[in-house]
Amino acid sequence: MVGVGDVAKPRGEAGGGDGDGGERDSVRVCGMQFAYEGQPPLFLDFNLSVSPGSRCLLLGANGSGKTTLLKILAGKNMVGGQNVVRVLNRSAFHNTQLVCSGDLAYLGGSWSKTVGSAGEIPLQGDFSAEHMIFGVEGADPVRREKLIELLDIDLQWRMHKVSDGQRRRVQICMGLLHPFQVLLLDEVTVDLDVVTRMDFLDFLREECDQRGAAIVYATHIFDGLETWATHLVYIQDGELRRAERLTEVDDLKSSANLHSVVEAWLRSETKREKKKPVTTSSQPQRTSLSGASPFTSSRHMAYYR
Ligand SMILES: Nc1ncnc2c1ncn2[C@@H]1O[C@H](COP(=O)(O)OP(=O)(O)OP(=O)(O)O)[C@@H](O)[C@H]1O
Repeated sequence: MVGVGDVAKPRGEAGGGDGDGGERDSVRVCGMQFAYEGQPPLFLDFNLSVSPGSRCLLLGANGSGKTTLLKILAGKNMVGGQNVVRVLNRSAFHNTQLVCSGDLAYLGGSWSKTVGSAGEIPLQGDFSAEHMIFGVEGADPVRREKLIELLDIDLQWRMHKVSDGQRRRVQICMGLLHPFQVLLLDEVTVDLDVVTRMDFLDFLREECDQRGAAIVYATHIFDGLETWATHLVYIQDGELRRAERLTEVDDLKSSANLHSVVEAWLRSETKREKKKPVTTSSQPQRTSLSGASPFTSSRHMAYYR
């Protein structure tokens, strides 16, 4: 484990931060705690910093907290006070200008919008790709053309009649129209064909190298990422296990690729889980009715049979 566990207050440096000058970090999380309602904390004293120019892979098993972390960084949840989750030295939640200006961009798993009590609903409707893309105000026409060409978008596509991958390309194009300073990507390349994915990753690399933008990218697909990413952050059950430069990951030096390294990490997690004793008693325990599964047979359930 690097960057965590050996100091009183663990801190993940995923961007070559110098330990001071946190105001220069693109992303800075200090002592973050977060729990979903009615559940034990997913994050407890979580720390992370990402510096400008970094392309940081966010890795971990299903349910380890990647999406939750990205949504918190995107300012979708209020977590702690103004100083706990900082993006570009501003509070991710409180500073709405971050998103409105396009400095902070988030591209999530599904293209949806939040509608009052209905929660997240998928975007529907008969709109053309042109209507969607040109509807984004203030975009630089040169950048827009570049993205349309890069993502091979046909402006005549009707959004309710295109494939998942085509819809995703329009979503990505719209999300990147403004030159972001911090981009949060939650597995948005799954639907892209190989050529589009590689061109998209090249475009992102340029954005970091030329403008000093920072990217945090959660994914389970590692093809081509060994040479693309600069840093790696690995979380397990909401706990930061690794935050290091890719070139400093020892396991990568002796392994064929990132895929097999991450596979080994995930398998060792599973093994540890299996070793946990299930019960301290030698006798099988009876489940109390109050903690029973709703599918456990009971007299009340008889009414539904
Ligand atoms: N809206 C929610 N309400 C309650 N619990 C949630 C909610 N969303 C996620 N969780 C729980 O929080 C934990 C972390 O979920 P999260 O979606 O952040 O994981 P993840 O690492 O992104 O997983 P995956 O790789 O499958 O996308 C999981 O145990 C999940 O069940």
